[in-house]
Amino acid sequence: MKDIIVEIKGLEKTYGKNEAETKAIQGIDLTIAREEFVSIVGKSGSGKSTLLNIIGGLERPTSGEVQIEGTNLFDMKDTSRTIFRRKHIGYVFQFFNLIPEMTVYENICLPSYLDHKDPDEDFIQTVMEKLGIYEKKGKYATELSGGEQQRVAVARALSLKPSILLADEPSGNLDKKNGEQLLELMLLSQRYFDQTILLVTHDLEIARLSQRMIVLEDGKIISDTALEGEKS
Ligand SMILES: Nc1ncnc2c1ncn2[C@@H]1O[C@H](COP(=O)(O)OP(=O)(O)OP(=O)(O)O)[C@@H](O)[C@H]1O
Repeated sequence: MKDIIVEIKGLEKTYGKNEAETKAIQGIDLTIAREEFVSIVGKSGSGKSTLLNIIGGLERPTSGEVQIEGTNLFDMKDTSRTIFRRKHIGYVFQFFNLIPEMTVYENICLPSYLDHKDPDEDFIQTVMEKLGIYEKKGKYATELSGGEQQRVAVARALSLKPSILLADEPSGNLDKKNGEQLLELMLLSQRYFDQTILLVTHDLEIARLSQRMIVLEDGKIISDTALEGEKS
C-alpha cells in the first residue's frame, strides 16, 4: 500500500442559505497517494476550485474531514493552518498573482519572507534553472511574458519545498504551446522534487497527461480513472 498524503472523508461545502443555497461539494471521499499526479476535471460550476481550495486550506468545508500528511487541516487554529499550509502545500493560481514591484527572485522568495525564514538560495537557484528562468532573476514580473510569469508562479509555489502542489487552471491564460510546456514543467517538478500534484483543468488533453483523472459533476465524483500518464 502506497503512502497516503491526502485523505478526504464525507466532504460537503454549501454556500449561502435558503434560496441562495449552493451545494458546491456533496459528499466527497478521496484518497491520494504520495507522488501521484492527479487531474480534476468537470464542467464549469462542478466544484473543482472549491475542492482544491478546501484541500489547500483556503476555504473551510461545511462538514467532513481533510487530512494532509496525517494532520487534520481544519482541527487547527487559523494561524497554525497558515503555517502548516506554507510548509506542506504550494499553490499555483490561474492569474499568477505575482507582485509587480518585486523582482522575479523576490517574488519566488516571498513565501520564505512571509514565514520569516531565509530563503534556501541553492534550492531556489536549482528550481529557477530547471524552470529556465534563472537569467530573469533580476527582472520585474511585468517585464516577463505570460509563460515566464507562470514559471515564476510555479517556482514561488515550490520555494518552500512543499510535498503537495495544487494548481487551479494554471494553463488557463496561456496558449497551447505554453500550456503544454507548463505541464511538462509540472511533471519535471513532480520527478525532481518528489511531489504530489493536484491539477484542476478544463482541458482534457492536459488532463490526459496526468496519472489519474477525477471527474466532478454537481459536487460529486462521477469517475476516477487511472491513466498511463507520462511518468513510468
Ligand atoms: N464564494 C462563493 N459563494 C457562493 N457560491 C459559490 C462561491 N464559490 C463557488 N460557488 C458556487 O459553487 C459551485 C462550484 O463552484 P466552483 O468554483 O468550485 O466550480 P468550478 O468547477 O471550479 O467552476 P469553473 O470551471 O467555472 O471555475 C458553483 O455553483 C459556484 O457558483
